[in-house]
Amino acid sequence: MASVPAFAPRRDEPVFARLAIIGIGLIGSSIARAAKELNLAGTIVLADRDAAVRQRARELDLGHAIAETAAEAAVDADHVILCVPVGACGEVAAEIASELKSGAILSDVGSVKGSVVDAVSPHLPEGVSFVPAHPVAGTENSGPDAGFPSLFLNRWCILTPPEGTDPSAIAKTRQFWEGMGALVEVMSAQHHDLVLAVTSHLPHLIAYNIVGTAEDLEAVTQSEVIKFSAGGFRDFTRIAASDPTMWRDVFLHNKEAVLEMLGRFNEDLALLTRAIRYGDGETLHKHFTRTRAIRRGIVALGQEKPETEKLRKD
Ligand SMILES: NC(=O)c1ccc[n+]([C@@H]2O[C@H](COP(=O)([O-])OP(=O)(O)OC[C@H]3O[C@@H](n4cnc5c(N)ncnc54)[C@H](O)[C@@H]3O)[C@@H](O)[C@H]2O)c1
Ligand SMILES: O=C(O)C(=O)C[C@]1(C(=O)O)C=C[C@@H](O)C=C1
Repeated sequence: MASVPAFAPRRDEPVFARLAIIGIGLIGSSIARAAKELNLAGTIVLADRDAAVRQRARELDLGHAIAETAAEAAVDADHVILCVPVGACGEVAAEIASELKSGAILSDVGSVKGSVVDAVSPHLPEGVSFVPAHPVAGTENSGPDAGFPSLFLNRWCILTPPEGTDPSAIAKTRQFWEGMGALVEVMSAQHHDLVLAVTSHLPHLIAYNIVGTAEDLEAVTQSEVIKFSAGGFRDFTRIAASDPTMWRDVFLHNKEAVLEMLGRFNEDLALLTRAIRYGDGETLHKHFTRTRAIRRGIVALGQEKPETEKLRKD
C-alpha cells in the first residue's frame, strides 16, 4: 500500500538534535506532531504542569518522552519552546533557567510579544539566545487533542528577536518554522503588538462582547439567538469560544495597544452610528464598499481562512 505523503517535505537531517516543548495544548501539541512527522528534531521532550495533560500526551504518543517538570524537559535541549499562556512565560523561564545549556535557543509562541520579552529576559542565562515567535495560526479549541501537524502550513510566524540576538539563532528558528510550512517574518515586539491588537485581539474582544450582549437579551436567548444564528452571529460564537485563560492573558499583557485600537474603533463606530441615526446612506455605502475591497484583497492574496483551512486539512 502506498504511504500517505507528508503535508510538507520531511527533512533528512533534523534542525535541532533535542527539542523541548513546555505546555502541551493546541500549539505545543501541534508543534510536537509536526516536528515528529517532518523530522525537524531528533528527540522531542514535552512537559506540562497538569498531570492529566501529561497522561493524555502519553496516550497520544506525542513526541518521544514526557517529562514530569519543565526543568527536566529543558535539560540538554537545543531548542526550548514555551507554549503556555502569555502570563506564565516568565515563571516557566525562571523554572528552567538553571537547566538551559550554553548555545541553546529559547523561544515561545505567545500571542503578545513585548510583555513576554520583558518577563523572560531577566532569567536568560549567559550563552542562551531568546528568539520569541508567534505563529499566527490557531483555532478556538485547546488542549493536546486539539492540535494537528499542518496547523502552521501557509500561515505566518512572526519572530521578534530583541536587538543584538545572535543571527544564527534567528536563522535556526526561522528554519524550524519554515520546516513546518510557515511563512516567517521578523519585526520588533512593539510593532507586532500594535498590528496584532487590531488584526487579532480586537476581533476577539468584539466577538466576546457581542455574544455576551446577545445572551443578555433573555427574551430572545434560548429560542431566536440559537435558531437564527446561521450567518454572521455563528462566526462570532466560534471566536467567542476561544480559551478564557489564554485571552485573559492577551488582554492583560497587551493593554496599551488594545486600548489604543479600541479608542479608534469606538470613534469609527460613532461615525457609523451617526450615519444610521441621520439616514446618511452615502456614508454607509462608501464605508461598506471600502471594507468589501479589503476582504477581496485578502482572498486574492490567498490568506482567506476557509481556503487555507481546506489546503491544510487535505
Ligand atoms: N490558541 C491559539 O489560537 C493560539 C495561536 C497562536 C499562539 N497562541 C499562544 O500559544 C500559547 C499556548 O496556547 P494554546 O492555545 O496552546 O493553549 P492551551 O490552553 O491549549 O495549552 C496551554 C497548556 O499550557 C499548560 N500550562 C499552563 N501554565 C503552565 C506552566 N506554568 N507550566 C507548564 N505548563 C503550563 C496548560 O496546562 C495547558 O496544557 C499562548 O501563549 C497563546 O497566546 C495561541
Ligand atoms: O482562527 C482562530 O481561531 C484564531 O483566532 C487564531 C488567531 C487569530 O486571531 O488569527 C488567534 C490568536 C493567535 O495568537 C493567533 C491566531
